[in-house]
Amino acid sequence: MMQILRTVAELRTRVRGWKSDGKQVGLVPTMGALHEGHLSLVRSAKRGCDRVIVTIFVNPTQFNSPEDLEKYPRTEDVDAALLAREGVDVLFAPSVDEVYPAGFNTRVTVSGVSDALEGAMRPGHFDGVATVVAKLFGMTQADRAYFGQKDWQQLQVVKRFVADLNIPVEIVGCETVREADGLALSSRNVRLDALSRAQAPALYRVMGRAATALRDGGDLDTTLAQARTDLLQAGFEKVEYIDLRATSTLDPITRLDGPARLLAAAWIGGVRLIDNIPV
Ligand SMILES: Nc1ncnc2c1ncn2[C@@H]1O[C@H](COP(=O)(O)OP(=O)(O)OP(=O)(O)O)[C@@H](O)[C@H]1O
Ligand SMILES: CC(C)(CO)[C@@H](O)C(=O)[O-]
Ligand code: BAL
Repeated sequence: MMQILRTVAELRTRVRGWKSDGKQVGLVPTMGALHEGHLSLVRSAKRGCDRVIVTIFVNPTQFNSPEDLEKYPRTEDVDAALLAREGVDVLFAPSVDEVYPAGFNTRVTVSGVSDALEGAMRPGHFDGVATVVAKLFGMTQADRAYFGQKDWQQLQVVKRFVADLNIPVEIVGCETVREADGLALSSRNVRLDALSRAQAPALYRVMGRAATALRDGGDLDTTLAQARTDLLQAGFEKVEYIDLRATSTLDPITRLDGPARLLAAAWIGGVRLIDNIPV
């Protein structure tokens, strides 16, 4: 039976029991509004660990737009039913006050890998993510934590501070789950109207085309400029970035001479979508 816990004290008691029995604990951090992408992380955690904790916490400190925070979908009852069916042991869904009690005054800032792309477009976002994820590691004492590659930069930020702070948790990055037409599953997809939903798969398609062109020796600037044009023609209103970066550090690269990642963020129908693929 899955337990729903709201306080750190309850969670600690539960985890202490597991640890004294030598159980390996897996953590899947989420903001809820669960879809098959999240459930794929849960299934990986179930395969890799004896006990699985899923957290649902819409973390206010990582939202740089109050409107985005307010509109973020919240579907806890449905989420809880899905997680129970997957055999999750604990759903931890704390309040904002439980996570950030009076007097809370610490921030985890990861330099370098946080600076560009999402970090540049959403100031403060990765401080919020790194701080809350570090707290979730402390709260759950997880042995392994599962993150989606859809949020590639977030995955690299988490790996960086875990290494830098010697946090004893293994970070597992899981493949991006996509709709049949290529659109990466995301909680924000529910905000797409019918036309935008039909046009949105162009993001993945255009990125795939750009990756092929780069692999074939195409000029970087020309290829990225073409991809921007293609996205605007496909119905996107705005391309915030489409860029080729070093896989782990996300440092800029000027020519393709090893593994790299193509990452993009673009707006369609008033919804901001992100995606990334290996090159
Ligand atoms: N399509 C997907 N495939 C694999 N993992 C995913 C996918 N979408 C989200 N995740 C992962 O699920 C975890 C929780 O993400 P989150 O709750 O923010 O969902 P989301 O769908 O990314 O929502 P949004 O992008 O709208 O904030 C993150 O590690 C994220 O990378
Ligand atoms: C990792 C996370 C749960 C931290 O709030 C969030 O950034 C997310 O859902 O990807
Ligand atoms: N999925 C990353 C969390 C966010 O967009 O705030």
